[in-house]
Amino acid sequence: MSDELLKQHRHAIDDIDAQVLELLNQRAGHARAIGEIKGGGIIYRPEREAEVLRRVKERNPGPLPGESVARLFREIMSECLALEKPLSIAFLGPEGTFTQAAAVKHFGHAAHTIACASIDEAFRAVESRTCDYVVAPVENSTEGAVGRTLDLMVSSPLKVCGEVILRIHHHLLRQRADAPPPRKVYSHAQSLAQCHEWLNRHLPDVERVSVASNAEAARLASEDDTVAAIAGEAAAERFQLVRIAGSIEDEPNNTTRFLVLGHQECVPTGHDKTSIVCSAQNRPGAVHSLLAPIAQAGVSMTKFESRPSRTGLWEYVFFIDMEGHPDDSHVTAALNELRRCAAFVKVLGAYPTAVL
Ligand SMILES: C=C(O[C@@H]1C=C(C(=O)O)C=C[C@H]1O)C(=O)O
Repeated sequence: MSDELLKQHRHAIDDIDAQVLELLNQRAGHARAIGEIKGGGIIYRPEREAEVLRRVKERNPGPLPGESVARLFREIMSECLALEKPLSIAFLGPEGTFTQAAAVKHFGHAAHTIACASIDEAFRAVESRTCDYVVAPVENSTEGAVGRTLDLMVSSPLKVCGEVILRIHHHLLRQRADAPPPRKVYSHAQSLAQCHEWLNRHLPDVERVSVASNAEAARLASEDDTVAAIAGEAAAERFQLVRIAGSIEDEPNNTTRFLVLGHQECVPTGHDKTSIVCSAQNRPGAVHSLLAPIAQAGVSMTKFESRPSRTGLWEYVFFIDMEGHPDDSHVTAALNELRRCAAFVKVLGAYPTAVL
């Protein structure tokens, strides 16, 4: 009896799969037609993709969780877009870094991710149009701002067109499960710091060695069964390592935020953020004069970060993220007032808030 029932369900699944397949290809046909209408212009439309993902989550009747259907649609759109033209995404390499994982999370697996030797090189690859977009880390919940990305954005002509929020999980990885106790643990200095308490408890006498990236640590561990690496899932997969202990980070909500930059400006979606950099005139109350226009216009600020301006001693620039798009009247009002009060204002970009 249960065999009969199983058969019925499998038949039903086969029928549904045939329909899903047909519909997916119909969808892809429309995406390809849209590509022809775009006529070689800008293909990727972050605001449209955010709208599709948001709608899928809102309309999802279950039992699949909203996050899961959004992830599936992320991949469907990635493949549809690749029929128009595959995108190339520059990231801070080597292969297997969290930045690559962020790029794949945002663009899906059909995009080509291109490893660069530095964040500077990744920006240059897009500025010179060798790559279409760059994904760069901008802040980590435990380590704070990524200064190099902030500095590059001040002078780069690129515009922010998206954000990616990635939960960072670190794992203890070995070449094989039955390897002898490790003599050394390799990882990036930040990751060693983020797993400091776990290491004190579980591997107190093992030497900790910082290397250029977690992916490099994973590569070293893949070549030597006397050492371990701390790295994420992508690096583990890339170097076929065994996870000895999972999610060993001391801070359970360890999250990194990345920005996506390219040559285009996004139209508003109703769920947007605007990133700006500005500097205050050098007088008392100057910082207040930057914040007051934002508060007075009723705009919510989601980030305020200061950096030395690198042009004069003890002069600072301020990175501000606010909710809304410059086309929204309250954001227009805040920006106009800010331009009146500040010594310098640059809109780094307006983009849909991360959906995934
Ligand atoms: C199909 C389009 O091109 C791309 C693919 C999309 C999709 O598959 O839904 C959405 C936006 C674009 O990045 C479009 O612009 O609508």
